Amino acid sequence: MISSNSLTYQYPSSSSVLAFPNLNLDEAESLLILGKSGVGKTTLLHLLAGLLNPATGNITINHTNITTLSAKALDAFRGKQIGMVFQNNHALRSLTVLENLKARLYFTKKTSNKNALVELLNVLGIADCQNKKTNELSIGQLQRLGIALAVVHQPKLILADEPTSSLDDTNCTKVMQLLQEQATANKANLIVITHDQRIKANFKNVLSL
Ligand SMILES: Nc1ncnc2c1ncn2[C@@H]1O[C@H](COP(=O)(O)OP(=O)(O)OP(=O)(O)O)[C@@H](O)[C@H]1O
Repeated sequence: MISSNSLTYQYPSSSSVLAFPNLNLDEAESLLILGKSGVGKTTLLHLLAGLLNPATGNITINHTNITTLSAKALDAFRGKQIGMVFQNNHALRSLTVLENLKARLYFTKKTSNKNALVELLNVLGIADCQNKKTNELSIGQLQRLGIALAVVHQPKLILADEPTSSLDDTNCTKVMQLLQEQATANKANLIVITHDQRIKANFKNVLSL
């Protein structure tokens, strides 16, 4: 469950204030946020992830108002409850795929066994890459690893920043399916921001900024 109200943000070096519509998602609901370049999509995603503090307004995720948390409590909350799929993969290049998943679990203070990790990689179609370093992966495999890293700790909110914009139609469909399957499996909210109109049909809830 996630809700926000009266959210605004102003970058320190900017004279304009970005204002965002209120959000209200029940458990396991998904939302696609569309908007032209520069409208504030990434800013909104970073506010929802607690990476930026809003100038005004509140964000409540699973009954916790994250705007009132201390920096330390917010880091802990984000680690446990939120998974992010970034435009550019944030995997650690010196580690293998499996080691990256273990490192993510370590940082989120969650545990899992090797079989479960390999099963996740299997679902995402990259189990055969488990012992490869991430610089040996193709763009599509890296994209799947990005999803694995975002969901391995079973977050209740998955935030994805332009997960499909650099993909061809086939991989775009596959990545969206994988994200939605993972959200459903964890009863998590999924929020995707993009200007990729191809994925509109995958969502019941669409918000245009
Ligand atoms: N660090 C910053 N300092 C000042 N202004 C910024 C900063 N980051 C973004 N902005 C401005 O805030 C506005 C919203 O930016 P944001 O990155 O959220 O847009 P976006 O919709 O995600 O764009 P895109 O689709 O191009 O990624 C833009 O006008 C941008 O120029």
